[in-house]
Amino acid sequence: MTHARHYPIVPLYRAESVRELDRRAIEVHGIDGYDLMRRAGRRAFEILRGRWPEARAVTICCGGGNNGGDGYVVARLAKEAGLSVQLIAMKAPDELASTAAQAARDWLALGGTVENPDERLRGDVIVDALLGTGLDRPVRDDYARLIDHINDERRPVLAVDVPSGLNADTGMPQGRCVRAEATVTFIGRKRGLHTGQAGRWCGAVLFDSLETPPAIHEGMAADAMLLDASQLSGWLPPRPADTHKGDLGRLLVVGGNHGMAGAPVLAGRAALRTGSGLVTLATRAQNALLAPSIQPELMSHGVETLEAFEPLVERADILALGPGLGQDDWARALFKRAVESEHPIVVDADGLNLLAGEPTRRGNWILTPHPGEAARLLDTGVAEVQADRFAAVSALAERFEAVVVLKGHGSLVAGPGSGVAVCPHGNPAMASAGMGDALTGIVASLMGQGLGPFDAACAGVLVHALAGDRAARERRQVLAGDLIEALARVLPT
Ligand SMILES: NC(=O)C1=CN([C@@H]2O[C@H](COP(=O)(O)OP(=O)(O)OC[C@H]3O[C@@H](n4cnc5c(N)ncnc54)[C@H](O)[C@@H]3O)[C@@H](O)[C@H]2O)[C@@H](O)CC1
Ligand SMILES: [K+]
Repeated sequence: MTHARHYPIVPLYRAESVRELDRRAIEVHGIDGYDLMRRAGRRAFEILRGRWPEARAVTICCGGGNNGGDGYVVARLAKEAGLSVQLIAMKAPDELASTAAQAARDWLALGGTVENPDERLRGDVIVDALLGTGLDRPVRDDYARLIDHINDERRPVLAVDVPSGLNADTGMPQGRCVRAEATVTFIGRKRGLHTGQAGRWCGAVLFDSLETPPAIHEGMAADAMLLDASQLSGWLPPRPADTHKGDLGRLLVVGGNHGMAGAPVLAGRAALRTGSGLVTLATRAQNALLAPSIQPELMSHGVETLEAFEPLVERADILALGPGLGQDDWARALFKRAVESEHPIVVDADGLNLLAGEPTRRGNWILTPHPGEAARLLDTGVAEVQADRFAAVSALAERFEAVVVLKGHGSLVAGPGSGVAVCPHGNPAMASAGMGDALTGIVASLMGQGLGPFDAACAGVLVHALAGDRAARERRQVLAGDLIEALARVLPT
């Protein structure tokens, strides 16, 4: 990956790449395949015991491949530990292939039995070992019936490697998907477990390398990387003692059409709290008094004409374009002038809608669409965007020569030709108005403080999500203002 040089990378892979990691562990480093499977089963069993210590009976659903093999190992360990074990098998043990067949033989040798998928599920906890990284088509009907059955039980489910039916590359179910409370994934982190719908199906995602040597990752191109709070101090180093407010980027927030006065104020406040020294709003004349009355540190100008706008653009170092901008002639004129400037720009909200109407390649800018805006920018539907968010964010980056933040659960960041960064933080309490405005202000502030567009977008998304998580500890619903207050607690001092 380019760009990711200041911090340790947590790589995310496609299923195909993880299969290559498995192969290296086995063929290059001489780890026996069944040994690896036993490690996987043992780890899954340890997690089951740790998470549901009171469970006395477990149901283990085993598919016809090696994911099922992991399930047979869990079954053996559970039986040895004195639990009552029900094992449901999609394929007869004597029809299984090599490694899984071995695991099944060890289960049978212990006196274990195998039941059909139409049996009633009796466990207090269900282990889903039906399908893993080998899923390569929509879930077959017989598997789908069992998956429905598992989900209908509403008992806790531990998914082995991947919730069965989830496409490990995209995070979308292939027809059906097991809804797990926790997923333990092995050897390499799969990128599809971290974005879009994945959270709904995976529950908590735990990772275990199964003690494979780090060398298996050498020279493997990661398909994406996970953002981590430990990266923040690398992006936001301590300030020199002689820092002047003008060194932190003069930010101009452009927006706030009739009826949308608050949006640029939120962006401006978020930018101040993220460390901008000078933030000015260019807004409708009748809204110009609002910002300083809420946040006196903000400057605000009514700009009804381009003549009034021009000097503000000239004095700025960076622009945040779009919060509450609207799409009328006034908005269009400001948008056009801003995009023609030389400054770095963050474009959000109606700025993106205007851009969709007049696609422009520019460079030195960041676009922050939610899936609906992304769909308009790509001339497609929201479902298509969400079906493969990784592909969508990269396509946007190419089309607009931009760094793009695709918002939503597991926000993604990509630049032209770069890998994709995935944000594992954030929460549903953040589904509220103004959140995008806060993100715009944060990201613009970071660009103003000297971060390049990709780093600013990654750091901004991370800071925004961490602040949202912090604010959600005390509330069911997080308002943008709550998140902005929480910024002080997540930013490195
Ligand atoms: N030695 C290894 O490579 C290791 C593999 N491990 C486990 O093995 C899994 C991968 O095993 P496999 O490659 O055998 O693949 P899976 O076990 O994930 O699935 C393959 C099986 O499912 C069938 N299948 C694929 N798509 C289907 C669909 N849509 N509907 C119904 N059936 C479908 C295939 O025909 C095949 O029988 C990993 O996810 C992991 O759980 C772990 O045991 C660690 C070691
Ligand atoms: K599974």
